Amino acid sequence: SKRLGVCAGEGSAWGSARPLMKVIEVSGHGIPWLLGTFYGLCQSDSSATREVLLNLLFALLLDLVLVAVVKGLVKRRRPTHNKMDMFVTISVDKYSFPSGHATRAALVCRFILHHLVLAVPLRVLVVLWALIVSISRVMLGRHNVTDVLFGLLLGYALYSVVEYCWLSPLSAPALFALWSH
Ligand SMILES: CC(C)=CCC/C(C)=C/CC/C(C)=C/COP(=O)(O)O
Repeated sequence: SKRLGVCAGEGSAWGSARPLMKVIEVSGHGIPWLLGTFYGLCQSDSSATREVLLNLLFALLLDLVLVAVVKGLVKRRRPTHNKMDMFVTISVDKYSFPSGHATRAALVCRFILHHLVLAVPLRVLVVLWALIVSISRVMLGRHNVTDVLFGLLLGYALYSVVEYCWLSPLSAPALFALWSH
């Protein structure tokens, strides 16, 4: 993992690519996804869109909690070559197992592919984005390879849980009443 951390610092082998890697990092961060989903929810005027966005919000929150619990239990420190200059973190983010970005990337990727009708090139782009976000975690020196692989597995599995617990106006009428206008 240390050898793959080619963007871990400005002086690293691919240090000039570090700013780009950090943009990719923000694209997989929890805050833009949570705020974007919440904004979409407030703006949506169709009940079908609201149902999908409410479930995405639920999935993102579940993911944050699950990753925080696992990080807190495993307590694996981030690689020593990581510079702790990440965009907004919470206390457990000093730990690295599993990668929250990889978990979210896999979860969101499955969610989008399942619930959005997209042309094939866009579907490919979504998968590529999830892979690039995951690979960039190791390149930035934020994670070991195993943190990212487990994160991807966890996010993939978490999507199945979200599908199983799918919130609908029938199963959670009070929640949907909050958002109907
Ligand atoms: C509602 C609430 C508590 C939002 C917090 C959003 C937040 C600060 C998420 C942390 C995202 C983050 C930095 C994850 C760490 O990702 P790794 O891939 O480095 O594990």
